[in-house]
Amino acid sequence: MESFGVPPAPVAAPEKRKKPLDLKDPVPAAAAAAANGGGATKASPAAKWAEKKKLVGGDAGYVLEDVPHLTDYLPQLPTYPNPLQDNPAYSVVKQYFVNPDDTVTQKIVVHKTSARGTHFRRAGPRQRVYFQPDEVNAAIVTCGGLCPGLNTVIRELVCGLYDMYGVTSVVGIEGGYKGFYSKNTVALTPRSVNGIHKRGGTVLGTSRGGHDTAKIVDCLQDRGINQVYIIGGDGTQKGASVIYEEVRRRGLKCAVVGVPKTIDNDIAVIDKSFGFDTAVEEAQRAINAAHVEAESAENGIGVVKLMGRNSGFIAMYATLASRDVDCCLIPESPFYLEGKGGLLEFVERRLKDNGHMVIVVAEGAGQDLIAKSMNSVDTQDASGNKLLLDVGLWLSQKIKDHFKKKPRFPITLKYIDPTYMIRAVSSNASDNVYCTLLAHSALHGAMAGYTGFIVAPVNGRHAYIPFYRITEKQNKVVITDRMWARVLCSTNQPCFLSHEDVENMKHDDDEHHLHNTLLLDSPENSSK
Ligand SMILES: Nc1ncnc2c1ncn2[C@@H]1O[C@H](COP(=O)(O)OP(=O)(O)O)[C@@H](O)[C@H]1O
Ligand SMILES: O=P(O)(O)OC[C@H]1O[C@](O)(COP(=O)(O)O)[C@@H](O)[C@@H]1O
Ligand SMILES: [Mg+2]
Repeated sequence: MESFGVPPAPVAAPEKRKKPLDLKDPVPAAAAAAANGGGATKASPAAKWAEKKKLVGGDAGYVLEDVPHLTDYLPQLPTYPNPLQDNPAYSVVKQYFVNPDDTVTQKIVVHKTSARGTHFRRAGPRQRVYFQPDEVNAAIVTCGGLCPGLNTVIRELVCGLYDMYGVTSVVGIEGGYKGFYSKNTVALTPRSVNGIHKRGGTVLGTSRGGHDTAKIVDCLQDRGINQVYIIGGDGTQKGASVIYEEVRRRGLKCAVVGVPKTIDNDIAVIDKSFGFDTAVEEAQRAINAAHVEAESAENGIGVVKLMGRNSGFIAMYATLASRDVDCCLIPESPFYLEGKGGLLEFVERRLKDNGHMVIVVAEGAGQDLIAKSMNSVDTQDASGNKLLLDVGLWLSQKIKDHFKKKPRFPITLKYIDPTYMIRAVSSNASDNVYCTLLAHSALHGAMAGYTGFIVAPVNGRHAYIPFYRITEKQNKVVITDRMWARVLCSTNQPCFLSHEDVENMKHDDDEHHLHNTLLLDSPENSSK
């Protein structure tokens, strides 16, 4: 493996390779710290964090939150013309390469007086690359839970590297992070991956736990891997971030690239994660079944539990798409069962009015209520994620118990748990296209020497986003936004909040908004 043994340069060093035409100098760390919450001292985590940022300021509050480049710590790296310019498929493309100054804005709704705010580097092929085709040894790994589209991303990374850049050495790491140090690699060629996009799961296998940074980077070094594509969710990208730090500390020429995966759509900043659309579509089948069962019985109730550990996006979108749902419960919106305005009162009323009803519940909803009533012990999976109690079963039992006390009000309740069925399927057409673009954006970035980033669309344009931006917080449904109001409108369910709760939430959101404004972020991305 090529290692120049160059000691790491200060992270906030200005980009030596080229200077964007119309951008001012990097924002000093102190200013970044102020933007990061105001008044942070040097020793605070916010200041440390700010020092790591590669910020470039411009006019009218423009900030580019740039991603690292191999030349930040290996300044002497040679560059080469991009082989894409000789690719017949691209010969009719008007503009082959992305303009080096192109950036993607995070804030899309603006006013006359708005600051221009945070921007990310636009993804896409660059005029110069930092790898020769025969020099590349790429590795691909999938980590965390399954998600429709994993195989498509793998396929398109392999085919893109071969077909667009003439790379001929791509390996797969089997079984997630632990596969780096406990298994042999598997060779991936366009032939071996042809057709895998039609299958659910991941041909490479996946796992939770087992992240050992030193062992993983030893493996990269020993095997001479100089591009690593890490496909996974928030946990995986936290792991990818520390792999990048270690690669950089060791001065290795190895691009570390994250492709965000999460069926829960809980990754911040990005428009949407791949596989989410497929999961929502698949969830419709369960909701339809629940509706048919409920409609066909006297006081029929269908309860459907959908994935969503901390974020209720699948439940929210599946509810809006279906229109057959009478009540949608998500982790972000607390609810209660008994008494006036409670869920049981609502169920009774809806049954009296309509004769049947469908409840969609995200798996992370109501966990505090269940814990209170069950004396549960906190347990975690191998990655440290909290193991949830089964809200679907608990809720079904609570409803049954309630109506048992009312013999003149017989109900029929069917509980449907399609949990793994919505994520074990292959990706639908639009997710397949999305996965292809993600893979291409990822490999263009690596070939161009960028590292320490994830790739994803922001307001419809693919961008390179530094790891810290997506690992610092999760994307959640904001229940004070209009999207959740649309759900409440479509179901006519109670919002379960007192006037005081609503005021407090609005206040919290104002503070959140203020914080984001200081960060030059836009809160409107939070509940996409
Ligand atoms: N904070 C962390 N630092 C390093 N590795 C992590 C961290 N959190 C999770 N991981 C690793 O990332 C992988 C996937 O994490 P997990 O939370 O299971 O799924 P996901 O990436 O889908 O969120 C696991 O192998 C786990 O060990
Ligand atoms: O049973 P598993 O494999 O741990 O997966 C269950 C969890 O995976 C998820 O689908 C998503 O988790 P990740 O995105 O972290 O992989 C959760 O909604 C769900 O709780
Ligand atoms: Mg996760």
